[in-house]
Amino acid sequence: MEQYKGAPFGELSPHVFAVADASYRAMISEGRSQSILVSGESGAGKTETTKLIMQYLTFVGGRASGDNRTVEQQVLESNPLLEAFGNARTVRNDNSSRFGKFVEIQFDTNGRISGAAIRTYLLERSRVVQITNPERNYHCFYQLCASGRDAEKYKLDHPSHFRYLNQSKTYELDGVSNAEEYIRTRRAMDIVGISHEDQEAIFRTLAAILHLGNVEFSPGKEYDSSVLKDEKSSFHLGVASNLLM
Ligand SMILES: Nc1ncnc2c1ncn2[C@@H]1O[C@H](COP(=O)(O)OP(=O)(O)OP(=O)(O)O)[C@@H](O)[C@H]1O
Repeated sequence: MEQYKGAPFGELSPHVFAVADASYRAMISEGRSQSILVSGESGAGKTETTKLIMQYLTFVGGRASGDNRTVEQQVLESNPLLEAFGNARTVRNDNSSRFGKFVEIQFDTNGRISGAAIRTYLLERSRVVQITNPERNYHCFYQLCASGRDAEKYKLDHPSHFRYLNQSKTYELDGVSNAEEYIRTRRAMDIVGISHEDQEAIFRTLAAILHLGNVEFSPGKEYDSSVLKDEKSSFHLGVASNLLM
């Protein structure tokens, strides 16, 4: 990053840092907002490229280490958080973003980061209830199932016991520990300022979704009526209703 800082565009080998640096310089010299559009097919590298751009901008626009770097940390930690809830394994990419995002980083007149905002678009919601082998549901579900005491608290266990996860037999990702990723997601939530109470509410809702997925119905005695299929279904419905209360 140091190498690309202030280097004339085109002088060094092509790199996303050069694009980020050029737009940062243009913002400073012209005093106008700049946009970088990252596009490409699935697996092309948009997510990783965006992270590199954000790293570069927090490098050139961040405060000296030792100062309060909260905003920069929040900008960088927003990535693992969004990925936990919006990324999933697909046939093309183990960490495919299933939503679009607009990241805005604001700078003060000295070129220092003063704030940030992220807007997300069009999450692929159908994935929550339907997946096909070898794809996966959103990472957050597998992370929660591997969370040890938290999983026990929400009456969760291995993903193979939940309909919304066992439609595909892929539960693990190469080189990724679901348990460690859960800790990383919780840390990111702390850093971006989500209270523990809200975090608890979010994970309770995720657990309730998994339990609801295991509720099955069968035809009742009355015309057009239905009843819970078995004990297992009434257990999961009971747990889901408790979690959502
Ligand atoms: N700069 C890079 N260096 C090394 N590997 C990379 C780089 N960019 C992408 N990759 C590899 O390609 C994979 C897919 O990249 P990424 O998730 O960024 O794609 P994407 O375009 O965002 O895909 P999608 O549209 O599915 O979200 C990454 O998991 C990583 O393995």
